[in-house]
Amino acid sequence: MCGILGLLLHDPSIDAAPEIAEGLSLLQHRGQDACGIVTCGPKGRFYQCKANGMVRDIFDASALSRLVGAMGVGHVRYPTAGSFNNAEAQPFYVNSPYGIVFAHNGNLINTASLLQFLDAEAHRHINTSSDSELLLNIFANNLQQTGKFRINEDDLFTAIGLMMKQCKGAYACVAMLAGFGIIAFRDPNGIRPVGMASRNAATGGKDYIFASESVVADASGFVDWEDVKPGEAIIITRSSISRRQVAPPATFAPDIFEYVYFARPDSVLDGVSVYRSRMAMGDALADEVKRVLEEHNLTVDVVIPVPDTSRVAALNLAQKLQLPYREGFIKNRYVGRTFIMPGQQMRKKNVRRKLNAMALEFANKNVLLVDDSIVRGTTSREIIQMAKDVGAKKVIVASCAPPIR
Ligand SMILES: O=P(O)(O)OC[C@H]1O[C@H](OP(=O)(O)OP(=O)(O)O)[C@H](O)[C@@H]1O
Ligand SMILES: NC(=O)CC[C@H](N)C(=O)O
Ligand SMILES: [Mg+2]
Repeated sequence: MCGILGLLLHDPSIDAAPEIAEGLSLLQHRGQDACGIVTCGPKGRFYQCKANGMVRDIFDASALSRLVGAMGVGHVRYPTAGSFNNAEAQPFYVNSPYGIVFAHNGNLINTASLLQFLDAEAHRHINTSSDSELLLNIFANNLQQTGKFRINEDDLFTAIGLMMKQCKGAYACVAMLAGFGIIAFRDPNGIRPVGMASRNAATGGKDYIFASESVVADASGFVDWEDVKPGEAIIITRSSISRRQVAPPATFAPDIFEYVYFARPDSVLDGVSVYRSRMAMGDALADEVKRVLEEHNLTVDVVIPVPDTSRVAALNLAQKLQLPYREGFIKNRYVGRTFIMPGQQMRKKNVRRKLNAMALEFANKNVLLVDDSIVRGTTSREIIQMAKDVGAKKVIVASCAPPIR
């Protein structure tokens, strides 16, 4: 899932870009394919840099020095719609009306009808196959309908509320209006996360941040983290904060996979610690493992996690079952997350590059491998073979995420 970020610094003489890049690197686990930053400088002019690649590769000192302005929006992308083309790297920009920059985390499900509407009725040109570009253009079209030379918060809330009626699916977004401010909103079901925090600026006044996960706020000294509510929009300008419930309450349906895998363990999403939720998953899995082992008359000598994400749950499981816990797979820290890599070949190759089995911890043992999830089965297939190759007597795999029926 992508990572989104918005920053507005109180002191207009400080550039926001270095801190946005820092924040994006803390969200890198949410998207490794592309990243981008757009800032807004004097006279409402936007400065943009986006490309395929990791944050540390795209945002070197020279790229950052060209991003002028005390407010901006950033994005790290894990493509879930459209293509891997760098034209679909975010944030997206439209010049009309007012100049809007937009970063989206989520997936729309009614893209065909939105595209038809934008083409046939709104006459807006869509240049990529990204659903995020559709969302932005629906928002822009709604704002255009005001016909005003200058808009205010009320107009923005109305446009976002209408957009929430038109667009179906998951969307947590951060937007920026040229010379105006930054905006965050979240779909009425709260499927994807986004929150807000503030800190006292050195020159008085406050700096504000929007981010997918609270870890970004923690790391840069922001406090009072709060989640944007499902169906809520928040607008922050240089002089005010306004917030409004723009869509009627719907069933709260946050994506469980954020807790299982996507989010960093040190983040707190919608008041629930990701770390603690993974501990609880380990506890629950321990009960199930105990039941299955008894049912099949099996014994386990050692619990081995599949790094990285499953380690928290695996440790709790081992403690609860009073079994030894060993880090039998060592992870190459320079290889990223395989599940969000593009293409099956690349994912398969990288599981082997990423994990190495220590024979000493596997040989002649009944091993219980614990993973947070089995999605395509790429990881489990490889690691079972790796465990066998180094002499495991029996390999049992347990996954925290139950089967989807
Ligand atoms: O069944 P699959 O399609 O292989 O997907 C599931 C696996 O992918 C993820 O790991 P990943 O390597 O992406 O990241 P991690 O290091 O955070 O565990 C997840 O933690 C599982 O291990
Ligand atoms: N992971 C995401 O949130 C992706 C956002 C958007 N659907 C894209 O593919 O760019
Ligand atoms: Mg994993």
